Amino acid sequence: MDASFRAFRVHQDEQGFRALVEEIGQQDLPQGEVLIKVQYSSVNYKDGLASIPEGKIVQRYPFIPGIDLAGEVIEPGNSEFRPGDQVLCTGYGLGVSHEGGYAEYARLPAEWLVRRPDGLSAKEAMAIGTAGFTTALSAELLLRSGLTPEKGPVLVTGATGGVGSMAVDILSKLGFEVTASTGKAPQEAMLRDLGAAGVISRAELAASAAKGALGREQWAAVVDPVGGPGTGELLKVIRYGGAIALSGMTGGGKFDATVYPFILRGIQLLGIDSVMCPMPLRQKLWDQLSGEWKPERVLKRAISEFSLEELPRALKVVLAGEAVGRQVVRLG
Ligand SMILES: CCC(=O)SCCNC(=O)CCNC(=O)[C@H](O)C(C)(C)COP(=O)(O)OP(=O)(O)OC[C@H]1O[C@@H](n2cnc3c(N)ncnc32)[C@H](O)[C@@H]1OP(=O)(O)O
Ligand SMILES: NC(=O)c1ccc[n+]([C@@H]2O[C@H](COP(=O)([O-])OP(=O)(O)OC[C@H]3O[C@@H](n4cnc5c(N)ncnc54)[C@H](O)[C@@H]3O)[C@@H](O)[C@H]2O)c1
Repeated sequence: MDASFRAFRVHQDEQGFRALVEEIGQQDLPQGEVLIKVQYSSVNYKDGLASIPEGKIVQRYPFIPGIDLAGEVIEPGNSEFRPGDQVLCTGYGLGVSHEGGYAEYARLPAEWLVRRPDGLSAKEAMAIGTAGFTTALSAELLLRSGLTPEKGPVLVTGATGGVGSMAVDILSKLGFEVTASTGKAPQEAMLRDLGAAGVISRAELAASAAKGALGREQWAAVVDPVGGPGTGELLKVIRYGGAIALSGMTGGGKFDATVYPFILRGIQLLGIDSVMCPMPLRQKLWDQLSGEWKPERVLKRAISEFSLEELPRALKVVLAGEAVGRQVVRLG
């Protein structure tokens, strides 16, 4: 291992808050069994929050954000891994309470590591990252809830974002008729390329909100990484027995709801948490993402690559809600 290496770190001290690329050493990495040479990381909305003082993500400073990483095992400690094994990690404490993926090396608990499937390169794994994994978890829980293509159309909110773009790709690939909701009109053609059968503007969706406690039954299911007041409106227009997979908060943290869609239409509100998803399901979903569910169209058309030095620009874009597709960070 190199004596010193590059990392993007955030500081909060008497000089105030700052985020910068700097040279650090092994002593700056936390305890953990497995030393990894990081090849790629990615940019998620949560990483954007970690890069600003009011984000409420980082629990101590100085700190290396980055909730995703893919790399090679250098020192496996007493774990079952071997030097040279290709691994990835998303969630757990990574980039929140444990130094994350925005550095050339990371040291992690062995039980957080997923073996990177052969069908995914390190770059593809990070292009999928927490966002794509969250989409896969949303799809898995919707399928378990009884959703089939025959039940009707599926709405994806925040469709140009990381979770949303993967949802358009994967669900259309699985045979669903997908309608993509977006605030970015110029991206309509891109969304159709990813597999959307229809595109509805964010404004049109908001304007069509039901006046009372229930509206016309429209969607068999919704993949909702936006959250906020719109989620409360969508509950009113889910078809009988349908479900909404709620994963995000870009549109806000609060919504109003009544009991009626639940007790009169038997709908389900599925909470999606990628962070603490149990390892057996995690490995199964990653294996699916490398095969049958691989989001080939997003991987071909909607990936931007950044160096560590360019990372602050990518974090600003994701925080401004302007990101399209997925942003990967190249290390090493
Ligand atoms: C990749 C996954 C994602 O992108 S998920 C998006 C993650 N976003 C956030 O965590 C948003 C940042 N956090 C916040 O704005 C606030 O902490 C929220 C969640 C609104 C809670 O605020 P507030 O009610 O003021 O309470 P608090 O911050 O003191 O926390 C209360 C208890 O909740 C816990 N908590 C906090 N954040 C998380 C989280 N992300 N996951 C799980 N638990 C969380 C806190 O630890 C605290 O619990 P405790 O009292 O320490 O036991
Ligand atoms: N629950 C989980 O485990 C989990 C995992 C990953 C992401 N998330 C959450 O999902 C959300 C999306 O994450 P991402 O990485 O895909 O982010 P992203 O920035 O790539 O995508 C967000 C999308 O939402 C859109 N958007 C922004 N503000 C909006 C608003 N007010 N109304 C409607 N749409 C709006 C953006 O245009 C963008 O298309 C975030 O809130 C993130 O915290 C949760």
